[in-house]
Amino acid sequence: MAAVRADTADVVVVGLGPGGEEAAGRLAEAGLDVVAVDEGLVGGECPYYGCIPSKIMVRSADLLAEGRRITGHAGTAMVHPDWRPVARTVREATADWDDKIAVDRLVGRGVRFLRGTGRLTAREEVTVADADGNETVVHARQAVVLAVGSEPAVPPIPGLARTPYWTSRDAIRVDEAPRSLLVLGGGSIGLELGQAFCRFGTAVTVVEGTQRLLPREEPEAHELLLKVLTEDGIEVHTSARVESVDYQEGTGFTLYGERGDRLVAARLLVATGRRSDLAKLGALAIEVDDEAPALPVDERLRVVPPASGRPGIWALGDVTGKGAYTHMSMYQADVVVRGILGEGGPPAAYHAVPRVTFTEPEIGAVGLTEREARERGLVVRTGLADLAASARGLTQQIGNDGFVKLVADMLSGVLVGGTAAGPYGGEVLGALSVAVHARVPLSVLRGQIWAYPTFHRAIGDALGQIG
Ligand SMILES: Cc1cc2nc3c(=O)[nH]c(=O)nc-3n(C[C@H](O)[C@H](O)[C@H](O)COP(=O)(O)OP(=O)(O)OC[C@H]3O[C@@H](n4cnc5c(N)ncnc54)[C@H](O)[C@@H]3O)c2cc1C
Ligand SMILES: NC(=O)c1ccc[n+]([C@@H]2O[C@H](COP(=O)([O-])OP(=O)(O)OC[C@H]3O[C@@H](n4cnc5c(N)ncnc54)[C@H](O)[C@@H]3O)[C@@H](O)[C@H]2O)c1
Repeated sequence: MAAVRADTADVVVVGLGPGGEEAAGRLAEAGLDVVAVDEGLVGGECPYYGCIPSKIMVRSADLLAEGRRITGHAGTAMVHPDWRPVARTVREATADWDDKIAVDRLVGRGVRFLRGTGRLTAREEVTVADADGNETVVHARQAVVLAVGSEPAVPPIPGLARTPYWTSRDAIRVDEAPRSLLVLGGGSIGLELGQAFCRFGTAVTVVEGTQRLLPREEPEAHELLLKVLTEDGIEVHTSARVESVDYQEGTGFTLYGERGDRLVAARLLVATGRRSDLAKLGALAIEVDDEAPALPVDERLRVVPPASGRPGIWALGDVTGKGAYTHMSMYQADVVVRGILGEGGPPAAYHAVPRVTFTEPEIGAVGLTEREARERGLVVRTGLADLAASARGLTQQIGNDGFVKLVADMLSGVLVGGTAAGPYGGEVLGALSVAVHARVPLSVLRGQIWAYPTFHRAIGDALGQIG
């Protein structure tokens, strides 16, 4: 028979992705009694199904692409793709999807770990149900931290739910690259995984609902990716509306478009965004709409501030809706820990959120796009520099497509956004992130010496256009 147990802790952390694990560990190291709960793998999406395995796949695929570039530029090379080493490296990096090391690390920091699903049953109470139906009702004396992350969001397209479609979690675990793959959604997941499989010989078709790939980024990023991905052999459909989906043994998946058009492939990857399940978390217990896309938080990441001896409720990571990135979850964890420990320090600020899509070319961006800056009524000037035409582009010879785009607010005289797209775009982004984060005056940036011949030197060229 299932049992019910009562427990008390200073802090209860629900969800142990990158930020939840970090917050639980630091709070325990600071001397608090911390109970931390996860129903899945400690470490969350990033190490087991997200950043790490997907970037292993991307790196292997990029090696193939580089190998194919040898002929004509440095001799001759025959490249024979083989997915088996990729699957092996992913399995090693995830310890075959086993979190023993992560649990030991957490417990070693002084955290009490409970495996189970946590649900708010009152403001200061989290009820944890394990796989056998046993419940532990944990009363929080000081704080509850909600860090439940997100899961793949699957659109309600007729027929789709009945098919054996993949989400990113399935695609990460494959033992061989599929013969052909339809990718629904031209965002980061769809493009990173789509390009990786393509380079291993999969016939890939990307189907994006809006007019552009990576629709939240600069339109120039779409133009660049469309060119490069098409050259890679990927078929890209934008402004595509899928009316229904069918799956037949043998034929595979068929997507039916609104104009009677059909796309067929052996596999279908649904990469149409992510959602957080606030109903499962019991958000109504803290009077939050459980159909909302994210938990509402203030600048200290509080959903409910502590008041008159009652604990506060904090949130961090994907569930806050501020940007579904591991670095965001870790950044917010720091703000939450300082808040709970009463250490003060700066509140969360989002004017310089960096993000990188690890396609080749990498699309690194920070802060506002040109359109977002204009919508905010800023006095916008932009600069755009082409990488292929630069000295480094010349020496690179091949695989040199890319650009740097800067977005400046001429009233405050600082950069409010920037995109570094191209080889090592995510690394070039570092310089732009510092400039946007620290609000470095344009006059100071213009006086900077940019090393020759680097890709980041294009930042100086783009600055020159802003005037
Ligand atoms: C394919 C892919 C590639 C990605 N690549 C990158 C990248 O390159 N760079 C980057 O910055 N980001 C990347 N991301 C995003 C990144 O993985 C997430 O933003 C990050 O993991 C979010 O961290 P989190 O702390 O919010 O929680 P998550 O990592 O989502 O973890 C949440 C945890 O909470 C647990 N949980 C959920 N509900 C409950 C509950 N009710 N009770 C108990 N436990 C619960 C889950 O089991 C999970 O362990 C990628 C994501 C995917 C899917
Ligand atoms: N490198 C990284 O940092 C990285 C990599 C992968 C994922 N992530 C994180 O994970 C999140 C989720 O990734 P994602 O790619 O699933 O989401 P996304 O929101 O980035 O992209 C989803 C895409 O699917 C499209 N779409 C939605 N519904 C559709 C439909 N019915 N038909 C066709 N297209 C449709 C959207 O217009 C969008 O372009 C990202 O937003 C990002 O925060 C980060």
